[in-house]
Amino acid sequence: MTELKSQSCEACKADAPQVTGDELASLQKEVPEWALVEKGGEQQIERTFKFKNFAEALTFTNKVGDLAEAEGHHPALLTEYGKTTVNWWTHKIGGLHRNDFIMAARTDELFGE
Ligand SMILES: C[C@H](O)[C@H](O)[C@H]1CNC2=NC(N)=NC(=O)C2=N1
Repeated sequence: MTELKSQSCEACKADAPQVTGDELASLQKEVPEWALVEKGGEQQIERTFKFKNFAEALTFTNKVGDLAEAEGHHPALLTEYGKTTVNWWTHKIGGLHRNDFIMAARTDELFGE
């Protein structure tokens, strides 16, 4: 099994199943820093990255934005002084898809992990 961070998003259809059960647990283990949250009734994964100041947080935010544009899969991004919070989920299916875990792993790599 190749590592999540070396994978790219697959095309996701509106009728694609959400990740649940054993698959969800297994994917979560590959991105242990990410919390499983629910917003607006939809499951997401969330991580807050810490920085020295706002400028560094904004630079990271833009790197994640570039990654999202390259993959055609987009997060919610909250940029504040000294931190950026990233939420991944798949709007089309109203929950979590394997793509979101790939993007979380790719986000960790941008942070230098
Ligand atoms: C048309 C466009 O490719 C789609 O709307 C993409 C855009 N980015 C996306 N990002 C996320 N997170 N979920 C989606 O379902 C999604 N769909």
